[in-house]
Amino acid sequence: MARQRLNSGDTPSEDLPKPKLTKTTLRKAAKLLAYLRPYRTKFIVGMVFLFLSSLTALTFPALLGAMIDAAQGKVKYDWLAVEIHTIGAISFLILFVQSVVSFFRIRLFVEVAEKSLADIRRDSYYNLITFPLDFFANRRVGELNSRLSADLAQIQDTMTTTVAEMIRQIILLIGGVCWLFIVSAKLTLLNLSILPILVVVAVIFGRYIRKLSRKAQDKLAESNTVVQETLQGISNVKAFVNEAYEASRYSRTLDAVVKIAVKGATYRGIFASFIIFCLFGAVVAVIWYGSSLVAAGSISVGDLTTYILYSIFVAGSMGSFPELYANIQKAIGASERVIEILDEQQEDVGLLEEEKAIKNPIKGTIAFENVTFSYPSRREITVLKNVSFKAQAGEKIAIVGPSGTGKSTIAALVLQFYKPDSGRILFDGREADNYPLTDIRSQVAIVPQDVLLFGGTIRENIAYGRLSADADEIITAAERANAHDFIMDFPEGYDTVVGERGVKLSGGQRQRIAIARALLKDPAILILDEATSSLDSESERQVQQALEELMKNRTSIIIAHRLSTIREANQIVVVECGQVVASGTHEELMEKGDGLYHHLYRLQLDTAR
Ligand SMILES: Nc1ncnc2c1ncn2[C@@H]1O[C@H](COP(=O)(O)OP(=O)(O)OP(=O)(O)O)[C@@H](O)[C@H]1O
Repeated sequence: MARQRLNSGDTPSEDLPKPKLTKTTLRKAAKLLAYLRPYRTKFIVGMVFLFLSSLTALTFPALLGAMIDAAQGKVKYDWLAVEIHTIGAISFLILFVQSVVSFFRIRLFVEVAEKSLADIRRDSYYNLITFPLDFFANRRVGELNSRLSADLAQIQDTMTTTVAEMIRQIILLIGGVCWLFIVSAKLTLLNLSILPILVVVAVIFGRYIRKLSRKAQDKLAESNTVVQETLQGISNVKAFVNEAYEASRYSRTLDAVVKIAVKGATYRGIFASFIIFCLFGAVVAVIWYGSSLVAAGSISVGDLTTYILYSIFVAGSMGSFPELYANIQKAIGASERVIEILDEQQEDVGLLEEEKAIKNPIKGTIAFENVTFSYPSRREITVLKNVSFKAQAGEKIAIVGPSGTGKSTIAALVLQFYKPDSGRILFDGREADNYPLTDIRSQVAIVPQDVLLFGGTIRENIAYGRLSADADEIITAAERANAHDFIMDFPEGYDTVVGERGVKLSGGQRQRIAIARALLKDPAILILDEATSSLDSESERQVQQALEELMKNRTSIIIAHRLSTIREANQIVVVECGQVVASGTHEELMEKGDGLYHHLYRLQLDTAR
């Protein structure tokens, strides 16, 4: 029985896997129940209401039967008046109580489920953003996001509706069967005797039909592949004049689809007519046998009515179980996957603003000592081999080398996105591990190659560098970053919305926003990952000026692509295939004559000409 969903979630995807319910899967899913704890009082009250509403529902067949008996002057229950109107009024009163109770049941359950779900969502999100970068390297972000939302929607659906519905149906089933026995044991036994046959047939047929429809789907997918292949390689098909061959190949797969589908339809038809026969057969048999019992005076007309109504309850709840059970199975599979995310190892970063306060100020000396590193997702490739260099506080150090040699990896290691496999990274002579992660990241800023602006205002984007910055500080930072003038050229100034739904900024403008952001952060160590795409000369000049301003009074690590910008660097480290092959000032490196730096420098001069 498909019930209306009562929650805010997206439609859970139909094809979520349904794992077998075992002790382990159940135990894992039960972990999520801990999220109900803060709302347990409401949950328990909701449960009580659920019981009340189910129990009150169970009284109706009995009352209606009593009313019909009363019409014939018969007393059904000693405690109930014979008066029809009294019974009718009582029925309405109970109906009213049931409506009120149902309202509270739904209201409370949805509230509890939505609130605990929001907690699970929040925790999953908090966990996700505090996972080490490596976690994301192995997963596609879109997939992670959609999986999480489908899984959570399924859990939400189950928590708000399915569980309550299951409990309600179980009460109706047990209560209904008990009443059936009380009303007429003979009739009940007659009814129940066909149940095993029904269940066995349903299980066997159900399995077989499901298998057939899966097969039909596979075949259909096969035929789609034919279409796709042919269309992709249409020029080949034509060149070899193989249209007829492809047409018959497609036609053959289609025939197979039709054959299986028709076979499935035959079994489904047989199954449906069998069930219809059994259902109506049961109704006919009950009324037939019941009427003869009435004629013989063993039961009253009221009893027969009561009996029929309870049978409807019982049949209804039995019919609803398969879908409810499948939903619970899916939810348990979904909770397993959510638990995986909740249990995954996080980085040691606080989620409270106060935790960002710097406890160990860094002056800016940074050193790599024999750092060797491979990405956790690609252990077989050693990206950095024995890399060593040192920059004193306030110095400018440039890292140069061909593409793919590990320059950005050095930046990632400075930011502690990954840990070296061997060797040490030192800040002010102290090993990085001795600092809290937040302390290092709060004092290192990066101006990346591709500046990502968030969909918000320019003001918010600059303030991302230091959330507590006030309006004046933001403007000062923008002025120093040569960004103020172009920002003021927009009609809405700092409140201009950027990103997908706002104005699109040019590469140079985005970089200047990133520089303003870094200026606000005021880090001890700055990493500049120079953009590879060149800007026009005016834009270039503006960005360069802004960068000079940004580099003042701090250690700067410049990952340089244009060697002309780093001639003034205190030290240039030349990296090739993950190894430091030379280092020194521009003049020192040029003096060597035949080194990689010399070669790269000449190459750039030649292209510039
Ligand atoms: N997240 C990652 N997981 C696995 N391998 C990676 C990852 N990021 C980079 N690599 C690999 O590490 C090597 C060094 O990459 P890196 O980005 O550090 O080079 P680069 O010198 O900065 O290159 P470019 O100048 O083109 O930006 C490359 O072979 C790259 O394929």
